[in-house]
Amino acid sequence: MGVTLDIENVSLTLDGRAILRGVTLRGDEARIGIVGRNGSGKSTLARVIAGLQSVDTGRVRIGGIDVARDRRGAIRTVGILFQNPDHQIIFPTVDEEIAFGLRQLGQSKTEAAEGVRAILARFGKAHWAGAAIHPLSQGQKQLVCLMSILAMRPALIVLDEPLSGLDIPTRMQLMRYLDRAEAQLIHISHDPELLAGYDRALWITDGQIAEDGVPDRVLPAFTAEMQRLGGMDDIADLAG
Ligand SMILES: Nc1ncnc2c1ncn2[C@@H]1O[C@H](COP(=O)(O)OP(=O)(O)OP(=O)(O)O)[C@@H](O)[C@H]1O
Repeated sequence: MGVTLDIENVSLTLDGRAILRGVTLRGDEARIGIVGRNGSGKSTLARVIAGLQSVDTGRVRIGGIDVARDRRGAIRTVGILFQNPDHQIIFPTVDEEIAFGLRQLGQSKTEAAEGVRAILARFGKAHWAGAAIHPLSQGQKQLVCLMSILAMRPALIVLDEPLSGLDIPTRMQLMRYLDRAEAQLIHISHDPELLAGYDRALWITDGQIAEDGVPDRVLPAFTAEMQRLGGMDDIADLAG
């Protein structure tokens, strides 16, 4: 039984622009995929679910927690993985980076060090203990971010296109780690194929959930519409 998403009629305006418009989302499916055009509001919704962005109106409860207000509760419940690991990483070494989240959960230095050791061992990266992050490749840095989140054992992980800049084998490997994760996943991707086996798919348009249902229905409809738009000469409607 997963955490229940309870997002009700959420709206958000930034710089005078409506970014989210009456978004309602309830459910506890293990795997939810999100698609939508550039600028449609997917990352903003991801940040709202992780409690990193407060909203103007509406209510957001994840596993019963008001994630924008209860930061300690939020980091226990929701992990988020961004597209660019450089936006996530704040420490110079792998073990400091992974330990940080565990310390934020209230673990002692010793407990956090044990957690770091355990997650590195699980991923066959024991030799990364003490290693500098700077020289790692994008895919390796993304793996550090993923390990940092998995070590915290959140019930829900929000993936904001974390695989888009990675080569195919790295992407497949990270996808396998994620597929095996016990955590519930909400996965934003521009690649509908990655979301095909999911339990539920959402299509976001202009800050609203335009389609919500089984991936077999939502994803082909999305792909057909993207191909129709891509076939047009006019790029005047390019997001933004
Ligand atoms: N802090 C902000 N201030 C003003 N506008 C913002 C802010 N953050 C996002 N926006 C705007 O909100 C809209 C939605 O952005 P968001 O990043 O959520 O879209 P997205 O669907 O994730 O796009 P992409 O697929 O390109 O990542 C965009 O028009 C963006 O310019």
